[in-house]
Amino acid sequence: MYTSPVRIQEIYQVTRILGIGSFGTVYDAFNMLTGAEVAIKTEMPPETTDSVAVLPYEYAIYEHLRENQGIPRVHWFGMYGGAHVLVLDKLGANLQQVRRLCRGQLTLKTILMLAEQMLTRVEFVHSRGVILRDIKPENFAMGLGRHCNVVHLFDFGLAKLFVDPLTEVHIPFREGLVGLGTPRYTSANVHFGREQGRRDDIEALGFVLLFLLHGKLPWQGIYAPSYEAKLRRIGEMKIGKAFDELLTNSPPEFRQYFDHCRGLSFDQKPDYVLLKNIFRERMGREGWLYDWQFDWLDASALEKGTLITKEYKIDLKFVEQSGPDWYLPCI
Ligand SMILES: Nc1ncnc2c1ncn2[C@@H]1O[C@H](COP(=O)(O)OP(=O)(O)OP(=O)(O)O)[C@@H](O)[C@H]1O
Repeated sequence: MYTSPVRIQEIYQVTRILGIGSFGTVYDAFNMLTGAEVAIKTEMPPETTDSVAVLPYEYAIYEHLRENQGIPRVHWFGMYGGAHVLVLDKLGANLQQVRRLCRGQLTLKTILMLAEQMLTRVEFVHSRGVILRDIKPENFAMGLGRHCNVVHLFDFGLAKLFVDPLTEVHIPFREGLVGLGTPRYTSANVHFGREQGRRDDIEALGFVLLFLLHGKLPWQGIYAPSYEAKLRRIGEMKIGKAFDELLTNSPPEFRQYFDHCRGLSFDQKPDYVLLKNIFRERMGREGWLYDWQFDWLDASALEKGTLITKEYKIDLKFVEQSGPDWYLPCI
């Protein structure tokens, strides 16, 4: 069924759906006064659904993390048409999409450049007393326009304060918890019901980088009789032979990276500089520069043929409706 585009707060003109998340719909829109492109995340209030409202919480996290490069800015938050609405900077393709665009193959140089920026983002979020608990390629996206070389971190629906802002005391270690996050990338601790800390975000980031490098992780597509059994099995693989083989088949820097993650105690701060230096040294040895020329920005890579994901396909219906001379400059 066709639903006509709507306007929010009379200023934001919605143009299409960008994505449907677990808590609501995200729309593509622009500010009619400034032309600024925005993404509008909506969520119905809890009285109309069974779930607890997450968007006001996510908004609070965005405010807590505001004014930092690589975190989308909030343009507006409030209620509109009975729904919670969060208006954010619009981002470009996420890392899962750019990976597909490059036919699933990213060079080590691109992975190392991504690692630098991704570690910086996670370090910043941690410096504000927040852990993410949902590190995955879909939650990192490239910026648009002059920010197209900047990796952004977004979607803070599962983020949590790990220190009390008043007392600065770290949350206590607990066990027997239901694991949160995406099982493909979460740290092994999550599979064994352990409370997450900074070390678990860092470990998950390591799995994301290995996924981007290899295009697959060993625990993808395994069989287990139940969901719980599968989670346990993946956890065992993440600390067992499968993990060791994964590191053996990866650049040696990843073993150093995981040695650091796995050596951290629950409330210990990761050594972000040490982690970045592991990757920087490899860049240096290879003679590669941090020029932010990622694989998908390199025109020669396009010769291999790209796989544009559906979000980037133009609906021909609109092009045809525009008439044959829609692209001609006005004379
Ligand atoms: N600022 C943004 N710019 C561009 N696209 C966005 C933006 N925010 C969200 N999206 C798109 O909307 C989708 C869903 O958004 P988001 O991940 O924030 O919602 P969610 O309900 O938390 O989803 P999930 O359950 O997948 O984690 C994303 O995959 C992305 O494609």
